[in-house]
Amino acid sequence: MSTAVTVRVPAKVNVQLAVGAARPDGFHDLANVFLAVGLYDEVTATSADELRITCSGPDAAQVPLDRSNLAARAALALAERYGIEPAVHLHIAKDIPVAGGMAGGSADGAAALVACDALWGTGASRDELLAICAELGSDVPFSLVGGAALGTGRGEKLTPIEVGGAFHWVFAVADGGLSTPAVYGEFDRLTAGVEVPEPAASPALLAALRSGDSGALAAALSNDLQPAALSLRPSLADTLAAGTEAGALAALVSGSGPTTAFLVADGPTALKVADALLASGTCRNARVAPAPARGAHVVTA
Ligand SMILES: C[C@](O)(CO)[C@H](O)COP(=O)(O)OP(=O)(O)OC[C@H]1O[C@@H](n2ccc(N)nc2=O)[C@H](O)[C@@H]1O
Ligand SMILES: Nc1ncnc2c1ncn2[C@@H]1O[C@H](COP(=O)(O)OP(=O)(O)OP(=O)(O)O)[C@@H](O)[C@H]1O
Repeated sequence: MSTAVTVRVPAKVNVQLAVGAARPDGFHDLANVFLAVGLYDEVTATSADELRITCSGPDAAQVPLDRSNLAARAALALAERYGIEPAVHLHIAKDIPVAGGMAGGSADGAAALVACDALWGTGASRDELLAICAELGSDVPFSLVGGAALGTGRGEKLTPIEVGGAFHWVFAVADGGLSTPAVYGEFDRLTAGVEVPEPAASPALLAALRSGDSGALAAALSNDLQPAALSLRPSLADTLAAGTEAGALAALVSGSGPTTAFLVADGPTALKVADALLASGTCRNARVAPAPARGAHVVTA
C-alpha cells in the first residue's frame, strides 16, 4: 500500500447545456455535453491520524477546509462503504477557478476518491466509483471520466463521446463566483410561464466533436444557463464581446458561470485572445487550455 498518492484532475466546459423544466426534486433534466479542458487541480492523499483538508493556490482562501469540501465528502463516502477509518490528509493544489462554472469542487471530489482508493487499496470497481461520484454531485462523474461525454438525467448519467482532434480554448476568469443553485433559480424565473422543451443533444455538435472541426463546433456551441448567468452578472456581456472582437471563433458562459469560454482556431490565436481579454479589463485573469483532457488519474503513488 502507498503512503502518498497524487491525482491530477481536469476542469470542464459545457459545449452544450440544454436545460429542461425543474423536476419535483428541484433538479433539472439536462442534455449536458461535457468537454474536459487542460486546467488541473491535484489532490494528494497521505495517511494521517484523522481527516484533514488543506489547500494551496491563488484562490485557496475561498475553499472550505471542513467536511463540506467535496474532497472530504468523497473520502468519507468511500471509507464508509468499505468500513475504513477516514484517517487521511488531503491536500488540494488548486488551479481551477473557484465557483467559476468549471466544476472545480467536483474535480477535487473525483480526485480524492481515486487517491483514497489507491492509498487504502480498496480496489473499488469503476462502476462503484462512478456511483459514489453521482451521490456527491451531478458534475462529479464526468470529472472521473474526462475526455468528452453526454450527461443526461441531472448530468450524472454519462455516455462517452469520441473526439476527433484537439480544440483550443481561452477562459476568462471573473471576479467573484456565481452560485450554481442561484443560476438554476434564475433560469426558472426567466422561463416561468414558458413551455421548456425536453433537452436533447445537438447532432451537429456531436458530429463536430467527432470530426475535431473547430469551426463546426463553434457554430454549434450553446448554453441554456447563459441568459440566467448574464441576468445575474450583466458585465459578462462585455467579456464575451472582448473575446469575440479579439478573434475567437465563438464565446459562451462556461456552465453556470461566471467564467467565460472562447473557442479559438489554434494555439497562437489563443495567446492573442488571452492577451486581448486581459487588456480589456473585463476579467480578472485569462487562461489558455487545450481539450480534450484525461479524467482523474494517479500521477504519483
Ligand atoms: C451547471 C453545471 O455545472 C453544468 O455541468 C451542473 O449542472 C451543476 O452541477 P453540480 O455543481 O455538480 O451541481 P449539484 O451539486 O449536483 O447541484 C447543486 C444545485 O444545482 C442545481 N442543479 C444541478 C444540476 C441539475 N441538473 N439541475 C439543477 O437544478 C440544484 O439547485 C442543485 O441543488
Ligand atoms: N474542493 C472544493 N473546491 C472548491 N470549492 C469547493 C470545494 N468543495 C466545496 N466547495 C464549495 O463549492 C462552491 C462551488 O465551488 P466550485 O469551484 O465547485 O464551483 P463551480 O466550478 O461553479 O461548480 P460547477 O461548475 O460544478 O457548478 C464553493 O463556493 C465552495 O463553497
